[in-house]
Amino acid sequence: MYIEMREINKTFDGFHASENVSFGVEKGHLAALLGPSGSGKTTILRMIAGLDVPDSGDILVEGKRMNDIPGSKRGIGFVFQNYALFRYMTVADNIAFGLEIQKRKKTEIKERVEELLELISMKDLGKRYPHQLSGGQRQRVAFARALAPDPHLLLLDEPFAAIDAKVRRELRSWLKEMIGRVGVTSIFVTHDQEEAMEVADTIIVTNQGRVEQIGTPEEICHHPATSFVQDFIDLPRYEALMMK
Ligand SMILES: Nc1ncnc2c1ncn2[C@@H]1O[C@H](COP(=O)(O)OP(=O)(O)OP(=O)(O)O)[C@@H](O)[C@H]1O
Repeated sequence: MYIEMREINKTFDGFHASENVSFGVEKGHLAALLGPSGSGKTTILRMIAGLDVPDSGDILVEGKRMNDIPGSKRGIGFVFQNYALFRYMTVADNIAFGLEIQKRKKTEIKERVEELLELISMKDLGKRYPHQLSGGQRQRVAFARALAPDPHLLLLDEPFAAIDAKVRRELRSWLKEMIGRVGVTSIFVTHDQEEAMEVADTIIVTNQGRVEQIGTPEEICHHPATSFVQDFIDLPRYEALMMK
């Protein structure tokens, strides 16, 4: 496993937001944290990112304990729904942001930005500002910005939530392809089972702070481990999706 959560507990004023959460994600895989609102998905992501600290349990990356390592030193990239682009910066400057912080050489930054603009098929749009882009383009820039410093792990919190249905579908398959191409281990949060089924290699189903089941989309749909998963997953919807 590339990243492992072992027996993680987290409470907020006595409320269990994570209860004995354990799961692992293999290197290069794309995992989805899927569950209803309030089931603890974002809390898990925030602990991996170092934005919240677990009360107990271990966060391991390649076997090394990460709990006490500051978030900024964990080599993690983020694409958060509400983590908007910097409005007064061009697309190219947004992508360069993480590299500037790392004080990389100007020529190196320029090359990396061009490479990423190419990767997200926005080669000629580097000089535009965020308000001159579509929602889908903005999320592609957010993705490039997160990838710029070569993170070991990419975390995405409801990355498609603010985007309309048609573009969301396109962006999903685009994201899956990109992540496969770059090979970065990724975890994304969603409450939309179709999104999880379509994109993820592994799905971690959460409910009331606990992990209900971990498995491939196929396993989750055809062999639900608990009555919660059985009720939560809409099997006909999954089957229709697989027929497409
Ligand atoms: N900083 C906090 N202080 C108090 N309670 C919190 C805090 N952060 C999260 N919680 C609570 O922990 C529970 C899990 O929240 P979390 O955001 O992880 O759920 P989620 O599954 O991501 O939900 P959503 O899909 O609505 O974003 C919720 O009941 C929430 O109110």
